[in-house]
Amino acid sequence: MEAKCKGKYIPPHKRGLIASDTQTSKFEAFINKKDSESAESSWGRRDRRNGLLDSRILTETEAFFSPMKTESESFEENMPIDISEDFPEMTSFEDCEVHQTLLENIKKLHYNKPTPIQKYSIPVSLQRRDLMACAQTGSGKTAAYLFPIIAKMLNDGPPPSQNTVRGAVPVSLIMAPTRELSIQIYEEALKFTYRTGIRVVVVYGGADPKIQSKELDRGADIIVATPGRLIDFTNRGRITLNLVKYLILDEADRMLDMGFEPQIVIILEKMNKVRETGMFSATFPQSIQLLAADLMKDYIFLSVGRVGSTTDNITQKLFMVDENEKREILNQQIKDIKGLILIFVETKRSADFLCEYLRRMDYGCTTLHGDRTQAEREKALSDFKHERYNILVATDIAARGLDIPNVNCVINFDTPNNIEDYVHRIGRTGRIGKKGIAISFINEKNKPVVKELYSLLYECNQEIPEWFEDFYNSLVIKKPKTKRIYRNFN
Ligand SMILES: Nc1ncnc2c1ncn2[C@@H]1O[C@H](COP(=O)(O)OP(=O)(O)OP(=O)(O)O)[C@@H](O)[C@H]1O
Repeated sequence: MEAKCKGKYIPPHKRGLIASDTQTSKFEAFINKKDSESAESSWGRRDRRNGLLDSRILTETEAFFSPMKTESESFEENMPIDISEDFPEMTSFEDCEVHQTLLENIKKLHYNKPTPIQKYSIPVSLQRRDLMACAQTGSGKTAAYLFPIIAKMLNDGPPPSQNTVRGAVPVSLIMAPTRELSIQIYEEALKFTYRTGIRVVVVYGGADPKIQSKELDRGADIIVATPGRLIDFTNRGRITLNLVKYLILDEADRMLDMGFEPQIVIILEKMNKVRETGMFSATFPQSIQLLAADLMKDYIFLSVGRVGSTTDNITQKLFMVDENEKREILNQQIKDIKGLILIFVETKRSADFLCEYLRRMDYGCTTLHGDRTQAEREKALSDFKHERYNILVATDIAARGLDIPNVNCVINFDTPNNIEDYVHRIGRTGRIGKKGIAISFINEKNKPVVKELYSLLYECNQEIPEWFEDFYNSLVIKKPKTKRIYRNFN
């Protein structure tokens, strides 16, 4: 078979050494044997499905495909890449010779070429290696894991029928920290699996478990889930995890931090040890990388850009604002901003108060936070996405992963004291090559984040206001030790 890989990436630490061809040939070895089958793969021809693709899902999915062309031409191409082993770079989706239906879906998505993270991570995953991948917000990490998982499932065909097992027996499991992100990943997965016969189901808290249970009964090959609801369903025997071959932790550093880690451990115990694991995030603190490494075998580490950094497409502005001046300054700042504005606050109560205030000032505004019902949360997000309101005031539940086109500005009304949260929050704008603005209100309360924020601004070539430079210096320049004066008390 003729090699389809156009180039071979050599990581910086291995440049100058003679490169071996083994990885390239391994990549070539991933050849789809069933590429003559078009719309319905063997996944669509299983028991109970009678070879018919689910017309309800097809219609639902068609509505998700956007008629708009994405701005794939404007990706930052020359990002520094760090990869722990040589792997061939993929220059186009067609390089992979995957199932024709998957390539057709990529076309329907208007993905003309892979983004940098996709170029490097897809070949690694197609070679069935575990992967810890870090790339900036809005750089296409979702497709970076969905594409190879679905390619491999189409290549392998469905597992033997599990008539003896009650409930759903998925082959792939994708976990995410918030309900809204799980829904978004589910909708993406529907597009990637369109007309393949692979069934995707999403389970998350706050929604009626009976409806989700009914969906599971119809079969679930890929499950997208938040951890709590997934554990409920596995405890009730509605989902069996021992056939999971492909596991993804999206926002992996969040999934493995103290809040979620105990639940992830419970879930992993229910799974077969022989599986491929992928972990993806824009931030990956080193302590969490160590924890993540324990859950993978012989994994590849890949980073596009510096781990935890942000894109230069976001203009980051800081304002020194006392607590009692915040509303006034906010009002001044948002007056002239066109497009959608996402405002982050610390607490659910302050989200409601601020939204009320903005409504009084005649802005179209809604809120997204944990005290709202799931139906209200989903409506708020949909109203914002469809520009029925152009301001969304949210807590950190909207900080990670949400891909909302046209968010022109993110405002940290209450700036977080954790640099990872800052990176994810501002990453709701400036996605996939678009420009965005991030405004952060800073005061004495933000001392804990000043040093890391300063480094981030510096590295992303952002303007650093003089007062922030002084703030930073006051924290890093050690005060001279006061000279001890020994008095003679005699
Ligand atoms: N190859 C591509 N060509 C064009 N658009 C793409 C491509 N890959 C992904 N996209 C689009 O880019 C946008 C951002 O992708 P995605 O949400 O996966 O980013 P992400 O890296 O996961 O971000 P975050 O870190 O915030 O979760 C989406 O709208 C997606 O459809």
